[in-house]
Amino acid sequence: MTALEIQSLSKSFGSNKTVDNLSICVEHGEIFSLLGPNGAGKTTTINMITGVLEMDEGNIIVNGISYQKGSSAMSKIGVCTQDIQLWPFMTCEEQLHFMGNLYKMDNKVIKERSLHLLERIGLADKRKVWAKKLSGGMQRRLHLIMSVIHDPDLIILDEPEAGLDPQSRILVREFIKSLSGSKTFLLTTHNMDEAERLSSRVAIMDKGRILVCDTPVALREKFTPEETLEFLYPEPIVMTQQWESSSYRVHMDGKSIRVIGYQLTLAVPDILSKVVSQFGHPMTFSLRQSTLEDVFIKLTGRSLRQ
Ligand SMILES: Nc1ncnc2c1ncn2[C@@H]1O[C@H](COP(=O)(O)OP(=O)(O)OP(=O)(O)O)[C@@H](O)[C@H]1O
Repeated sequence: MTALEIQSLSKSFGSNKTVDNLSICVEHGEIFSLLGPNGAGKTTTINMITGVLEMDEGNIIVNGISYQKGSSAMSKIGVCTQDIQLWPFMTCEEQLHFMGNLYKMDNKVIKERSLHLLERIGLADKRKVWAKKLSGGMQRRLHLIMSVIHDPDLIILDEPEAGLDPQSRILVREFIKSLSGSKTFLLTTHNMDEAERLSSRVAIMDKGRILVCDTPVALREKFTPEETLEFLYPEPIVMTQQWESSSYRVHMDGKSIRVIGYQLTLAVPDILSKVVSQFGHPMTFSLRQSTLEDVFIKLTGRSLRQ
């Protein structure tokens, strides 16, 4: 069943077309990611789904109900924004209770659900603690569970892993994964690792448009089936002489050099000696399968971080 369908959605700010004829279809139980660099239009898309921004054109259908210009799908979904919105002098339990009241939930249900969510996100022992006394990662986790207190079917998370410490990142990933199948997730991210590990499908977005949409594996197989040999340097590097080969491509980005081609194992000694003679010894190097970052580079000629 389709949980969310977006048809030909567009939004401009002045002459800047921020979202340009965007269409996606998210099936029930999926973890669907919008992956793109800063400014691609991901947050603007989410803001139109949640009704924070009015669309210029298009149609949004949530669980079969259509929302066009002038209306919003807000009551059907849970939204976790990038900016944390907590009340500093309320405990974790009190914040959840307050949110539950806004959704007109029964007090007993709020209590049970709060305890359950606090446990799932690793905050059970902090339930009587004020938000201002929590670490940044804990505040982000609390902010996440507040967005799902009303048990929505569709959960929209804007950059859910941004600013998280490693422990919080693991807890958030496990939380999302544990709900997939029964709930539908729409995530935004510019982190290809997050998109790759979490998503059932990814739409790669740039300049307001969807470039491609498929499973991470299918995208890699279709666009970058080659291997990547990556060298990392402590300082940014600049290529001084042209370096070409018929069997691989070279892409430089700040402190890294990526050599992309088929069956690179045999060519490693030759490539390594070229790299060392031009740039000195790298800090590390690795030979790996391609990533969604490589797919983005192949499609746009730019890195996700640029
Ligand atoms: N209210 C607004 N008024 C004018 N321009 C805006 C507004 N909101 C967003 N923009 C512009 O639209 C573009 C896309 O912004 P958006 O926040 O949707 O990108 P994003 O993909 O979510 O990137 P990020 O990861 O940085 O949040 C940016 O150039 C931004 O400056």
